[in-house]
Amino acid sequence: MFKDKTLLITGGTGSFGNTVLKHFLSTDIGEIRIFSRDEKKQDDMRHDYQLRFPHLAGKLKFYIGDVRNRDSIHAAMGGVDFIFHAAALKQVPSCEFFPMEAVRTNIVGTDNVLAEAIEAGVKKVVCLSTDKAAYPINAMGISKAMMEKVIGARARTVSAQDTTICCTRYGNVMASRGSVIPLFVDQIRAGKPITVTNPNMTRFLMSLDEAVALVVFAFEHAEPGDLFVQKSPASTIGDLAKAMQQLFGDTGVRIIGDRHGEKLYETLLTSEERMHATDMGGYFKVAADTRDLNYDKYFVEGTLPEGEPESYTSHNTTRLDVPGIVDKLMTLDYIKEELAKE
Ligand SMILES: O=c1ccn([C@@H]2O[C@H](COP(=O)(O)OP(=O)(O)O[C@H]3O[C@H](CO)[C@@H](O)[C@H](O)[C@H]3O)[C@@H](O)[C@H]2O)c(=O)[nH]1
Repeated sequence: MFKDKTLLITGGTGSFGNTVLKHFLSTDIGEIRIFSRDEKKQDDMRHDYQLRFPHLAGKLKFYIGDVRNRDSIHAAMGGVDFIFHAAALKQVPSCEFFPMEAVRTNIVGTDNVLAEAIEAGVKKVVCLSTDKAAYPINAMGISKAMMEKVIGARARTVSAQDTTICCTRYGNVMASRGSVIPLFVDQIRAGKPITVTNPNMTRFLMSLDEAVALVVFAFEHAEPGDLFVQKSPASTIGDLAKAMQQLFGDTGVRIIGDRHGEKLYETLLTSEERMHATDMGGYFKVAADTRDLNYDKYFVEGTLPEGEPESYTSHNTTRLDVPGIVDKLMTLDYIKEELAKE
């Protein structure tokens, strides 16, 4: 499917972008474009790939730009077949303090990417969202929920023959940059107690490889406006902390309490979405609502839902215990590399 094609990854220097490269660079794909703001990260990545994969590095192209700026997206768009749109402000606390920055990058930025993609005739765009967009309570989640609405609205305006636009929703991606697992490793290495917000809090646990598998699944199955979710296990943060200490050493625990804007548990599918979701084995798909704005038709022909299914949350999904979390952690390259340093 990707033979000789050009794939653009926005926010491509992050953990997701690097994992996509691991999966795609050695395939028959034509070109992978990394679009991001930080020239230092791009430069590091360029050198890293030239060193490790000199025969493949020519397939990799770097574009400096910002999704807030349409001109910079336009400059990277020529000849692009597919886009994985991962650029985002994703830290809950920083978005809480600077909500307008989340609006500019996550909402306006996504609309810019989609407008440019449609104009350039890009065939498929897969956008990355988060569980925090379902029943959102924090600025990051609210901006991502609005981003999902922008995706739905844009998908509606363009025919599938021209550009198919869809969305994926993630749980926590284990050991991604800035997340709690690398923080725990650093704290243990420094001989300090690990800081646990609330041991009863639960989070979905996805590996980076699973995150890429979700995007590829969406890519393969998408109809315009679809939302895809991967079924994932979850754990409490208390058990995650215990599993990390089993692997890296026990330096004690300090309970610090919830941070700004945090939820006790996350929701990957709301009850309302689950009502319309298709179970696709390892994934759920929520198809776009294709009704138009003719509400007369809606009221005359509408059907009332029967009952209300439970939301799909990190409290009611499969719960991993400490040995289960250790097993899952041990599948991660990051953990293997860090343990090798011990
Ligand atoms: O010192 C700390 C920091 C965090 N946590 C807890 O660890 C869990 C995970 O925290 P973190 O890795 O910071 O992730 P989240 O705040 O849940 O958000 C992440 O996961 C989202 C998906 O749910 C992504 O969209 C975000 O980009 C990403 O930051 C949460 O329950 C935190 O309360 C601690 O116990 N101690």
